[in-house]
Amino acid sequence: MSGGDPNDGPARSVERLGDGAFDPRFLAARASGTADGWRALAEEVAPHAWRVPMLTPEFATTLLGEIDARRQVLLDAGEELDAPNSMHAHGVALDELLLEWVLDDLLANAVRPIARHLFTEFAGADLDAHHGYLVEYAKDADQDLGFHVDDSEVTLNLCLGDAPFDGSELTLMGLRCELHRQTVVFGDETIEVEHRPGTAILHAGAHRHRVEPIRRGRRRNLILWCRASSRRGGARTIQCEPWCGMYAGPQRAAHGRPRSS
Ligand SMILES: O=C(O)CCC(=O)C(=O)O
Ligand SMILES: [Fe+2]
Repeated sequence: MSGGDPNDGPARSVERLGDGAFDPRFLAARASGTADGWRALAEEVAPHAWRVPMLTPEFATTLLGEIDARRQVLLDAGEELDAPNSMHAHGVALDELLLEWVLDDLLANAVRPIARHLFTEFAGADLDAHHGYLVEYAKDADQDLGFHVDDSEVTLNLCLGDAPFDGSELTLMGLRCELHRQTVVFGDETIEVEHRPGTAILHAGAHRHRVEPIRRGRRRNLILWCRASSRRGGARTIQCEPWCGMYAGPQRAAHGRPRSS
């Protein structure tokens, strides 16, 4: 790194994600270690998409402060920070801020304990890699986000809050396998989910989604694309999966539909 080192900044408020960072209901579900424990806490907003209280709002604010302070160290040193990916003009990748360990911690202690029970079709127990970044929606930041799928098996979309906001809902638009990404969105597949500070939406990366325009305030979320190396690399046959909304095979999922109807 040519200029500043974010580890040298004034902010050292986040040392590790101890139990105090998590919502007590989340800790209780995690202690249960069962699918039923998670299902009692999480709300199934769409097939393979769950909303779950995760962090205390206080810790969410602390984490935002840490991110801001580290980013400021780099900006003060004259460094230019790239947008976290091609979809976002604003926001920042957390590895640039040397906060990779926060993402490791979230994957191991927050995402995998749920995903091993609620995302079995998406290698939930095997999630072992990630790409994580902060997104920012406001009048002077990103306004919305277009229709896409994530390069992940499971995505953690964790609202850290900021100024009270209206709009900027996450709209889920149906699960699709790689063969059927661009197919029709059925009427009952469009599901708008509100973000709440401290609360996470966990969804299969194959869920098509977009973000509605922000109408007021500022929303900042931590996005963690969680991947399983067991599902990547090597020769793969791309085929339709039972969870795909276009699946027409014998074990069609409850939400799947025959291709011709
Ligand atoms: O901001 C959101 O709620 C979604 C962001 C998103 O879909 C992404 O970064 O892949
Ligand atoms: Fe996304």
